[in-house]
Amino acid sequence: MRYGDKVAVDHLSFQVDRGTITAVLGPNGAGKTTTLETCEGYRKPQGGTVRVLGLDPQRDRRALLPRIGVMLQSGGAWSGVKAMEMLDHVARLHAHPLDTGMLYERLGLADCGRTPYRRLSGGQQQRLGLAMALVGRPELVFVDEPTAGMDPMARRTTWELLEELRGDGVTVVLTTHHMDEAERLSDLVHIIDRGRVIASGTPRELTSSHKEATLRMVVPTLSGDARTELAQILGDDVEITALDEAVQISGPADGSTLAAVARWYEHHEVLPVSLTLGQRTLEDVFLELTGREIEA
Ligand SMILES: Nc1ncnc2c1ncn2[C@@H]1O[C@H](COP(=O)(O)OP(=O)(O)OP(=O)(O)O)[C@@H](O)[C@H]1O
Repeated sequence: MRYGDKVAVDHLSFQVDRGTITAVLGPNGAGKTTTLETCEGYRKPQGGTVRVLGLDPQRDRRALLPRIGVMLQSGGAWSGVKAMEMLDHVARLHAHPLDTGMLYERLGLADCGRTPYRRLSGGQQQRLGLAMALVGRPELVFVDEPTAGMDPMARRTTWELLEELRGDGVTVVLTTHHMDEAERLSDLVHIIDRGRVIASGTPRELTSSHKEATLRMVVPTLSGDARTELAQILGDDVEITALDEAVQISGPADGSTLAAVARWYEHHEVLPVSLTLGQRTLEDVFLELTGREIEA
């Protein structure tokens, strides 16, 4: 997919299994929305092949539309329409819609049904967009940045709803640049950058495929001796960063490193302010693959 000279989606290829949640994860401008819009039939690809539920989104649009749900990144409703009118309208376009009252309750929209769309908060507009995508009982739902602008409670409700859909056999394809969302929700993650898939796998595969766990600890002070000894324990990949009134140390660690660090604490009479041992996050994976941070 190109926009003029700009290549937005470049030999990007992936497949989605039914009844799963797939996250297309990438930074701003990576090509996520363009990819989804191509699958939804809103954009005609200049090359390559797209099949959705076995259908061509361009040629078989009439057959495909009743079977998919689409939540756009923004908009999708008239500015003056009341939230409830909009959802009722979309429900009437479908043969067997869900109960709109139930969707309102679930998505916390019951109090703003009479509010014009343009006066809804960003998070409320998102929730209405999600309700519009789901009301037709789709087999497959595309959700573009589903929780952007939502407060933490609405985010959790949305996640639960998407998980329930998967439980009912619905296929979910979502885009996000939130690592926690991709890690928490998806069966499979495709990390995309500059229009290409740069890594694919389950969140666990992606975060555990390379190195061992990372140890992060914060100590109040670090003398020269203690620093040298610690660098020997943690090896070349150790990172030592001065914080305001403390020092943060992080590096790869396995069981024996952890034991050596504990002995180091005892020997230097250091009491850590914090000590965590964890797998890499998807953020770390993206940084390793591209040298850039994903939120940038
Ligand atoms: N209508 C358009 N005309 C020209 N360029 C566009 C258009 N839509 C997108 N682009 C460009 O194509 C690239 C991919 O954009 P796209 O919206 O697909 O990315 P994205 O990963 O969804 O980003 P975001 O997370 O910001 O939504 C970007 O460089 C963007 O500037």
